[in-house]
Amino acid sequence: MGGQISKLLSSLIWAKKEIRILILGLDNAGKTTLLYRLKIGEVVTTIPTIGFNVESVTYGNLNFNVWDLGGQTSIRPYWRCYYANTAAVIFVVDSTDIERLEIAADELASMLNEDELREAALLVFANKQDQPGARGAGEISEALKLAELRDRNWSIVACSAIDGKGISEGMDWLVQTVNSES
Ligand SMILES: Nc1nc2c(ncn2[C@@H]2O[C@H](COP(=O)(O)OP(=O)(O)OP(=O)(O)O)[C@@H](O)[C@H]2O)c(=O)[nH]1
Ligand SMILES: [Mg+2]
Repeated sequence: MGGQISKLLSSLIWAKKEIRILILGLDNAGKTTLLYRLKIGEVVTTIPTIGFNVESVTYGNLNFNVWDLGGQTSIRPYWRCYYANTAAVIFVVDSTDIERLEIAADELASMLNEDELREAALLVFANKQDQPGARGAGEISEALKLAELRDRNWSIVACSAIDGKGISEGMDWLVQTVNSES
């Protein structure tokens, strides 16, 4: 009886456990579009994010607190204020923005250097695959030097936050990874 009650209590606590996810990436990558596709399953009209949006999102058996931070150059220094207790980072890349891939790579590298994100899993979304000229996941992975990452649980998935392709593949990986780490 006692055992059953404690089982019930722990499953209630488990159900309520919020897991912190950050969506990061350069401005115009599609972070806010992704957040609201996850939240309401629809494409919303966005304006550049000054500050952040935060939503609770249930995916699989997990309740995520998903933080979408503004990606403009002047706002990026504030990303670090949100790193504590982050289970995973979703790094969104505009796969058509070839000129800025190097900047995206530098921002990703300096973010992953931060001690507070040492344990965080990394999901890269190679976004905007619906656009002609979008580079594939292989090329984006190479530009971001993902193969060189050490001691990091990471994955890259090609997607479109507009038509939804690839999103569930990436999120399924995230849920599985966060479940296995907790
Ligand atoms: N074609 C296409 N456009 C996209 C996709 N995802 C986002 N966009 C568009 O890209 C533009 C920027 O999207 P946002 O979601 O506002 O970008 P963001 O990363 O939040 O930008 P900041 O808030 O400035 O950091 C908008 O016009 C979106 O409609 C996609 O998968 N395909
Ligand atoms: Mg935004």
